[in-house]
Amino acid sequence: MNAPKPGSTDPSIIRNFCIIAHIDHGKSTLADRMLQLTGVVDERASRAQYLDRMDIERERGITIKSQAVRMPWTVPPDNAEGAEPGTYVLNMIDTPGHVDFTYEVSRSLEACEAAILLVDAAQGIEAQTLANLYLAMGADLHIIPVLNKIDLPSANVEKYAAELAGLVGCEPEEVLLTSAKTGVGVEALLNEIVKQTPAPVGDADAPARALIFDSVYDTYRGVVTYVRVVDGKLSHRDRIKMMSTNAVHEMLEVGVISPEPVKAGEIGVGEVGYLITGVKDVRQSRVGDTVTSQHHGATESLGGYKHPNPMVYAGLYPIDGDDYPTLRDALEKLQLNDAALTYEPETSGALGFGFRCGFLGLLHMEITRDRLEREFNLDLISTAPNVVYQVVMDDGTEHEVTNPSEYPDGKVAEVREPVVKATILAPADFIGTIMELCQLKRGSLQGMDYLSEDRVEMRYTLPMGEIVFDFFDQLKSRTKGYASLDYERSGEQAADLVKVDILLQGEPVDAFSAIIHRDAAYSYGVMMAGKLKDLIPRQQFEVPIQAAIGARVIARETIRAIRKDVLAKCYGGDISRKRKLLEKQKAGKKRMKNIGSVEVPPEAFVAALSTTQPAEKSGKK
Ligand SMILES: Nc1nc2c(ncn2[C@@H]2O[C@H](COP(=O)(O)OP(=O)(O)OP(=O)(O)O)[C@@H](O)[C@H]2O)c(=O)[nH]1
Repeated sequence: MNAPKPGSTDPSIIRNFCIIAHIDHGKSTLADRMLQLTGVVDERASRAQYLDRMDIERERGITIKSQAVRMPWTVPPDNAEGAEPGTYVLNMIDTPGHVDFTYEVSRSLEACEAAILLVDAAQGIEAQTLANLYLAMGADLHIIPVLNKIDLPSANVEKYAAELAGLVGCEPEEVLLTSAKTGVGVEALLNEIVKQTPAPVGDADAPARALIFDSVYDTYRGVVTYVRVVDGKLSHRDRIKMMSTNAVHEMLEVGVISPEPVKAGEIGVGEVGYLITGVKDVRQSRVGDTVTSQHHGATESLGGYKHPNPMVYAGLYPIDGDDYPTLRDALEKLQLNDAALTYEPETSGALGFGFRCGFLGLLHMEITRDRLEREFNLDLISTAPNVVYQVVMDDGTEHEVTNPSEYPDGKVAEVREPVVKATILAPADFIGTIMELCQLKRGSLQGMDYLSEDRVEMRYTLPMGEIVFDFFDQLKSRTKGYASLDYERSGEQAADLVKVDILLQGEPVDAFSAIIHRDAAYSYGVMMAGKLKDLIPRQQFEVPIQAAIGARVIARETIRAIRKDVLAKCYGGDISRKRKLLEKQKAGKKRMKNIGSVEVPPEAFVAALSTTQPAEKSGKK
């Protein structure tokens, strides 16, 4: 196939598209199939899921980082789809499908003109199908509805084609049918993409403007920045400027990915490619920023740039204190590739030296922890995740609390917590149990619609702090796995929140403190005190475990002392001698109780904290 060259490609033959889908509906498989059909990778060389590069992505079967591939495609003269015959350049932009990475999804959508909305023919529309569709419609993309997995015996093409058509606003016959696994319908889909996707428009003579939709750190090449050129062209001779910071960088290489990097002299209007500059970490080349040339550069950026703010915080501590320097280096390395990850040193009386880390969400947190443990061979313990609270004091001062230990002392006037707008899709049979769960989690119902006669969409606002624990797991188990969830940040609300401390021997143990709704404080206290009672070995003296809100104790357990048999050696003997020995023992214990410190084995911390954490898979939505 004679592929048009980057830099001199006529925009009228370029088609930029992405695939959006609910998790596991087959996006990566379809992308692989397209790479094969367009000859970009041959069948032998193609390993499963070419685009998911990181091992964790492949293992968990999810897409974290987006990638873009340039594929030549020739529409034959006799195609049934009615597409104009000829050779085209298709740029497929792979978007991450998870709620934690919504911002990355929305930026990669903006690099496209069309989105393939892929739905599993055996499952139908799910929460992320909707969330992604709304994002794509918000970005003004043309939507191409596709039902995938039509080879499955359980596929219900007629039902779900109607559902999808109803959602997108087309006729059921216009919904394309594919099996990414067997390849059926994929050629026709490629022709349809050519036919339906609008060609990019831009001003070739204007100063260069390109949108950064991804930025990846590569050990050998430094930061590789993926861009979509909107106006002008970017050439390897340029010095480029990041418009949000005005920072200027040397351009070392420009090219396109097909599917390995191919150098090009330049890339022009509508093209999608990569830049390699002298930039050392991805924070200098941020997703959403506009790139222009230093000389005669554009004055107006493409707009919409947002700084990624962490939403969930947790402390990460090495189980072996000697690993602290390794953990610090590892976080520094990960940050090169993850502009959203933040960390700062933190010390805990209970856990020693560690870091307070900020994440975009729970999945982001799990992935980061996983990578730290796997790639850097670390054994870590993480404290329970929490969201960011605003605490307003009586005197009007305001504190941002990302860690229960920072919760200010003194009289609190108001505590505000972040809330999310959640969309839950489930079979109608489960409405009752979902409502019950949401109520338990302090949610308020905003609306409910039937997508078909047996499937409902429920919209709730929920406190984010309630979602980060085990909401998704509970939702899944209550609905036998049928419900799907998506949510987005939506402001703050005042709530009756308190800080619950767990005290051992009257001393608070920072790792177990939590900020929690007053109604749930008691059960949290009872649960933690009970758990610690089982986990902490008995000491020579009695150890009280208390849960307290400020000075008020709300729950208590006691670890009984080990009673040494001081009378063992006192055969027979008279009663007063025995009493004397027991009195002595009692006095000794009293002294110990005052001065003795409780030895909490690290395993007890690990066990107590790990069970307050969300289960492994909770990020998979
Ligand atoms: N039978 C059948 N299975 C398919 C088809 N397409 C994908 N699958 C399977 O569905 C599962 C999920 O596919 P993926 O391509 O990983 O899904 P995805 O949407 O990319 O998932 P994320 O990357 O996590 O968003 C895999 O086990 C695929 O083999 C299909 O057309 N037919």
